[in-house]
Amino acid sequence: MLEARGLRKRFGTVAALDGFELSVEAGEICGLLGHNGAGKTTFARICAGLERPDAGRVLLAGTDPSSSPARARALIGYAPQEIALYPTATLRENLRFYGGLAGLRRSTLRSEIAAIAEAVLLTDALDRPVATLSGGQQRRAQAATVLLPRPPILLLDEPTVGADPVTRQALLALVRERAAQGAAVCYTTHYLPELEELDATVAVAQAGRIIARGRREELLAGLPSTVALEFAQNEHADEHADEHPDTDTDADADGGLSFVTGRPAETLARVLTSLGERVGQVERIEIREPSLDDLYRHLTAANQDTAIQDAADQSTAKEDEHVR
Ligand SMILES: Nc1ncnc2c1ncn2[C@@H]1O[C@H](COP(=O)(O)OP(=O)(O)OP(=O)(O)O)[C@@H](O)[C@H]1O
Repeated sequence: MLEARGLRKRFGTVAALDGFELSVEAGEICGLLGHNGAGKTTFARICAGLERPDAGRVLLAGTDPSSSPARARALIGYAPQEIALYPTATLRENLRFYGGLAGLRRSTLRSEIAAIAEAVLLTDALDRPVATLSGGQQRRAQAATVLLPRPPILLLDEPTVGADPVTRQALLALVRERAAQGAAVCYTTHYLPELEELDATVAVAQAGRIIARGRREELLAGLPSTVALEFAQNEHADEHADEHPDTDTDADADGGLSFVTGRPAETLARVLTSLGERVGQVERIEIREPSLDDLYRHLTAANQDTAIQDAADQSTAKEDEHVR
């Protein structure tokens, strides 16, 4: 439904996109992760027809937004980070305006506006000027304008920033519902637990390209677990860490001792055996499965060297350009 192939985009000497590839199927929620500056917004803006790529192309259900912007606009709902609503108009007026632009019929507009306002918990705010809504309410209002016409492709850039837990849940439920109805959703977030709640697949962007893509469980499968012990006294943790110099061990300042291991059951058995009678010094034992946070840290650290090399190459290219 949404397909990006070989996208490249430069701003001066900065390569915002550098061979960016991503496909999102109908009914799929793809969580797009990446450090600040990884190229996520540039990708979204190209999909929404707000930027043109220097190379490569995007297809939205077969339509290229660079060559058919009007057709592409009808296929995509893009909620950027910055609020794009009329501040002096009421939320209802904003929804009417955006619904009308998207071609919603007057007969259905009224009921659709009521339904979307209820879904984002803003029914009571419908007749207030948008400028009087809180920051979190404005973000939800913006999401409502994008979701109102039910576009088959949704690009949502951190829509839950500033939302309290209840409204966050309401927004996530709405996104899940739209995907269940067949929308392809690309969902940018820095808050990884949301991707579990959305049952999203994952794409990790770094330095203008996708460095990992797949289902969460596939991506997590290759990562080690952590066997974590909590000792009542620091020195016991340190002493025990010294007994395992060959393992990936970390003792913290609060009596915590962790072992990063691909075989957690074996590691735990070995640690308990070596503790022997001193096991009474341990207050808590836990085996932690790898999380999306671990995956993200692992991938971005592994690609750090490449990114540093790329930055060095860009800087050399800039110097060469200068010399010429
Ligand atoms: N209009 C522009 N002019 C100059 N540089 C730009 C422009 N737009 C983006 N960039 C640069 O391109 C790179 C990618 O930016 P982009 O906004 O796509 O990243 P991002 O992944 O969305 O970051 P964030 O998580 O902070 O939103 C950054 O180095 C940014 O400074």
